[in-house]
Amino acid sequence: MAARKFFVGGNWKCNGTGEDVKKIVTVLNEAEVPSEDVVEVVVSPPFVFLPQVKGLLRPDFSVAAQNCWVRKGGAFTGEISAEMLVNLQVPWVILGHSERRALMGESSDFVADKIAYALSQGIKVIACIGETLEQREAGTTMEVVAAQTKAIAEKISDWTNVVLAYEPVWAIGTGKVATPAQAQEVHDGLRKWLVTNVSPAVAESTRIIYGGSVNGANCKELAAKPDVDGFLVGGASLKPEFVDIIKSATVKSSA
Ligand SMILES: O=C(CO)COP(=O)(O)O
Repeated sequence: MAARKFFVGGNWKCNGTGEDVKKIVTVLNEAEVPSEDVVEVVVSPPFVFLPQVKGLLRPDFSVAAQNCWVRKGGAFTGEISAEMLVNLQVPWVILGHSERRALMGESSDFVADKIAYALSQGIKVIACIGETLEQREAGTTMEVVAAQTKAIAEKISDWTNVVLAYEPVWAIGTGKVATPAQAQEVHDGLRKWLVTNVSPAVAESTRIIYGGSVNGANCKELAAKPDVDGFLVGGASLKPEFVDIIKSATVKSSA
């Protein structure tokens, strides 16, 4: 079975100006990174900068939106539809980010509906899941991420265009990164869940990436874990160290 290609996503969240965007893209465009055969790089600027970034960015990197509407566009003020992303040739979308789950009240069912709709339109999805600190301390981490994954599995039949991003809420933007062992434990649990509840082939081929305070200093140790197939990076994706995170893919290719 084909090895899972390392995946590095940069989630810029609600940050930046047109000037910042130019600076970040310049750094990325000038960086020497492993080839497309070794690592897939996707950056996710705010919607308003998507055309600009897409136009400026090197051709071996691609772009993702940070959200999209749950079904066909129409009278939904303030929303962006999957059809619009298709129209602008935006190949990826991040869905189910914990900030949207927590702040916008997006339930696992709603997230799963969005994922199913985006996939139906031909958009690839970075699907985010993860437990809160309370849930981890209560020992329910696997139950929580399994339930979030189950909601998705009930609504999709083809996982080819899905990357699963495990992002423990307590690690996001806190500087408190999961240890490589903690990440590996959950990724391994998720892969086993996929074996049992979806199929061994999907479990083997689906990339499970880690997000939460990943930076240039901690990425290599995390990348060395067998079930960590890449990263979804927040704060550090706005800085030059994002290039070091992309380069951590070589930990896998030289393994
Ligand atoms: O939420 C994240 C990526 O989607 C992670 O954010 P930080 O890397 O800033 O912790």
